[in-house]
Amino acid sequence: MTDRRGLLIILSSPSGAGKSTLAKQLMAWDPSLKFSVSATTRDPREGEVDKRDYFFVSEADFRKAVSQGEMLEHAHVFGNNYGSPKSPVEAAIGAGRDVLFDIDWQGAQQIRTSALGPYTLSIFILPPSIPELHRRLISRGQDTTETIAKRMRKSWDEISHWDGYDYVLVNDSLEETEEKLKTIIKAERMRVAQQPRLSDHVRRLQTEFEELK
Ligand SMILES: Nc1nc2c(ncn2[C@@H]2O[C@H](COP(=O)(O)OP(=O)(O)O)[C@@H](O)[C@H]2O)c(=O)[nH]1
Ligand SMILES: Nc1ncnc2c1ncn2[C@@H]1O[C@H](COP(=O)(O)OP(=O)(O)O)[C@@H](O)[C@H]1O
Repeated sequence: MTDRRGLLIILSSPSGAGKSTLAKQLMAWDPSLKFSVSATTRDPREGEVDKRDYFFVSEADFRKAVSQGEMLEHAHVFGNNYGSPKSPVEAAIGAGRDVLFDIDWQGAQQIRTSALGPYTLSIFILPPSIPELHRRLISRGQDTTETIAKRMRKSWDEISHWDGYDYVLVNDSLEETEEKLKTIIKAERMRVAQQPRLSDHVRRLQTEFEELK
């Protein structure tokens, strides 16, 4: 057991802005991070692995998990259901590990307003431009023209929630965005680590100050 509870680090962005790429880089940078593998009713993309990228589940199984209270949050996105299984997150943060989420604004809002709200760090990733967002969705080479068009039409729904996040980054250069994310995570870890000792320290400063009089 540890006295440090893990952080819930949330990445959101419109589809194609780069959050899955950045999440993978963060996982490679710090293997102690735990990626929250979501459950989804959408079909796997080529190269996606069940239980590593997503738990690919049926509508019935998804609804059952939600009704049994097994999801920390869940939302309907681009015509499919997505949700974050609760127990792996609770186990990880209880053991002092930070958990990384790649979820939409609805999920971020649900976690922020839950009992775990004080332990969240939310980061929104903006694309440099809308044409570049489109180019990235095409260059990913994973979705049909129709799916890409749907994601582009929905991109503003996601972008319009940018200002509810703790940090907002424009993912222009991938290397620079990665560095900024690491800096944010390091700073937040430091803030959280020193918090429990701060009130004791300030009380001691107050005593010393009173002794001056
Ligand atoms: N609320 C919520 N959103 C999720 C979850 N998992 C993925 N998403 C979001 O659902 C959207 C679609 O994800 P995905 O189908 O992987 O497409 P991509 O964003 O284009 O890679 C993205 O905004 C994800 O961040 C989840 O567990 N909960
Ligand atoms: N900063 C960047 N510059 C150029 N291409 C990028 C950048 N970030 C991500 N990409 C590319 O854009 C595509 C979409 O990225 P991805 O991480 O799948 O987005 P998301 O998870 O937000 O839908 C991928 O092909 C990825 O390699």
